[in-house]
Amino acid sequence: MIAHTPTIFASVAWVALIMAFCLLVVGRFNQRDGLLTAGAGLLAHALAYVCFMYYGHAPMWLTYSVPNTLLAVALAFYSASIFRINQQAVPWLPVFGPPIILGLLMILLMDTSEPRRLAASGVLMVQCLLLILWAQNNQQPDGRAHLLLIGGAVASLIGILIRVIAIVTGLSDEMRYDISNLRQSISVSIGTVTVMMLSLGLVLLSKERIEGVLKHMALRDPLTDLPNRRAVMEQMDSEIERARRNGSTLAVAIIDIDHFKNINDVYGHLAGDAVLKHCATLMKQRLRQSDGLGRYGGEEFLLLLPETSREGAAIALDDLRAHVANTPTKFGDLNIPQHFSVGVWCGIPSTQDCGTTLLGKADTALYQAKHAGRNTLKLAEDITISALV
Ligand SMILES: Nc1nc2c(ncn2[C@@H]2O[C@H](COP(=O)(O)OP(=O)(O)OP(=O)(O)O)[C@@H](O)[C@H]2O)c(=O)[nH]1
Repeated sequence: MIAHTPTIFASVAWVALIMAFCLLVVGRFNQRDGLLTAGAGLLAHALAYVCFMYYGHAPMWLTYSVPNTLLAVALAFYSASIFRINQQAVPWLPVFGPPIILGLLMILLMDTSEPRRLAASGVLMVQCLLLILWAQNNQQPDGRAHLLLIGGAVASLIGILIRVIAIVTGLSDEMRYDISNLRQSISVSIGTVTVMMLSLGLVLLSKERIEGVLKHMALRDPLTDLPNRRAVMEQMDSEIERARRNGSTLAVAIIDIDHFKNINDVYGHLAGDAVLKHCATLMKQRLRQSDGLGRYGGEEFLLLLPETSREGAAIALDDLRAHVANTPTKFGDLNIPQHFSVGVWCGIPSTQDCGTTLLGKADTALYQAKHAGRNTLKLAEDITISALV
């Protein structure tokens, strides 16, 4: 279907203007959600299409040079939004360099025909390719919003490519902005697809980013950056299920820093926090990728060792205990010694076993370890295997 080209320009301008209005109302200065930047991009997009509408009825600089530069500005703002949403510094030169180059080329090539058109198309295509690259590199884990951004940029590329093909095949007059034909209708209508996909993509990318941050906050302990109690308990449930299904052994250990109250009382709470962080770091360094360590609460950590025998668990945990006991926490000029007791349950979970029952058994072993003098390890229904260092 062939549509009246200036009318398509007007409808794309309307869509972009409405979307710009929505994002500019919602986006806020100094809030790095990228919505204000996306709104600015849409506004530039809308203005570009308003200028295109008057092609043939107003000076060439106003209906060709300015709107193409505005399109480049719009793409630059969309790209900047991707970085702002991801809380990253915007690489200003590659983002805003192209619109400056395009503006200069439009001044230099004002009196030409094909070179001017090819120059504008070339710069816009490079920007679309950069946008695709940045969207791909800045996708959220498990997110899909970047696909909309890539889709929008690819649509834009197709629209520009149609124009380029027409120019290089000697049909550039068919692509004048005041002429209506099928090729023109398709090329210009693609503007709507671009505006919708890019703006929705940016809004949804921002949503995915915020969801990711909230999820991280809900499942992480802010002090040690370990999984928190909820996260490590969820991991324990799935490890129990996996071990039961595979008939493999699982070790569940509760680690409790000894006399931690004393550390707080003698050195202060900030020193206590430093000890907790230090212990978490030391343990993370020593564990395997497949092991699960989380902060269970206060000065207690929960450790999961999948596919580990009783002997293996005892050796690994005693190694961990000795490592922590032999590596005091540096706090200012102080070297604060710390050690922990650990209670472990290890075996193939039965159908009666669940997180609560296994934790109960590990906790009983921990109680025995504390009673045995601390800085030691107890296996549930077993004897102390390590003495004080
Ligand atoms: N600095 C700091 N202290 C904490 C934190 N969470 C819990 N605590 C403190 O940890 C201390 C735990 O003390 P207790 O439960 O008596 O245990 P303990 O002194 O380690 O004694 P044992 O476990 O028997 O060896 C309490 O004083 C809590 O206030 C934290 O995030 N930071």
